Amino acid sequence: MSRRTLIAGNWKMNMRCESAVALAKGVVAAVGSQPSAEVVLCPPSVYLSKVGEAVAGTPVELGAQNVYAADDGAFTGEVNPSMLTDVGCQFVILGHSERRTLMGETDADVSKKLHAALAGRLVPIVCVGESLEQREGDETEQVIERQINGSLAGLDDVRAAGIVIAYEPIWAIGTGKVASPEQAEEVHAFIRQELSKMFGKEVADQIRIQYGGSVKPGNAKELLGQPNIDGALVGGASLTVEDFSGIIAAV
Ligand SMILES: O=C(CO)COP(=O)(O)O
Repeated sequence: MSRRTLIAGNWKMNMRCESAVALAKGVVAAVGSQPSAEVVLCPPSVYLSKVGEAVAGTPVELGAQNVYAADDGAFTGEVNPSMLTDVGCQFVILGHSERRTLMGETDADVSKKLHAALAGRLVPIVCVGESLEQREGDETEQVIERQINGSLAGLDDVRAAGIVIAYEPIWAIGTGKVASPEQAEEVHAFIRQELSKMFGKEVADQIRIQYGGSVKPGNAKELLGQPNIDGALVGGASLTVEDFSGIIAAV
């Protein structure tokens, strides 16, 4: 089963209009017309339109960092799937640990967003991952199992094949402490086993599982070389053309 490597840049709450467009153009130029991987940029929502214009007609794709699960209406401050596709998004990150911890997003919220995203023809990137305390308490598999089951509740096999999972151990996010390739692969294999239980092996084998947490040009090759690591969700190192294209070049 060959799964195309997916490298996504999660810019989080960084950049301004001019620097966002410059970064997007720089990535477009660096990856060229036949990138070694599928490449997605996820800028803050206010810059989606501008970055979308910068990548239009190129192999670089656009993703959002969050979405609200409702049709148009009285939801002050929110953005729905139809608005995201309207500005050119193909992907949306869901349930990032920063949203789970800082904004109190639950697995049930993520599941609602997942169904709304799929109905709106967006590819969801569903984030899961344990805290340091949970890892040290030997609860990693339990936590991941709960997040996978809760976040993907009600998903059918056909739609499941098209989603993306991102394994992001919280202790490795923005800390410079990357999971070793073996540590990451162990959890990725466990996630695929869980997906297999839910959707069958054939579907589970099609689902891409990205790793996220201090991915840099220097550690990307080893991580991406693991059998169940199908890409990277990159934070800090996606903010410069040099680092981000260095990670893509490692594919
Ligand atoms: O949270 C992340 C991507 O979503 C990872 O962030 P860093 O690459 O900065 O550790």
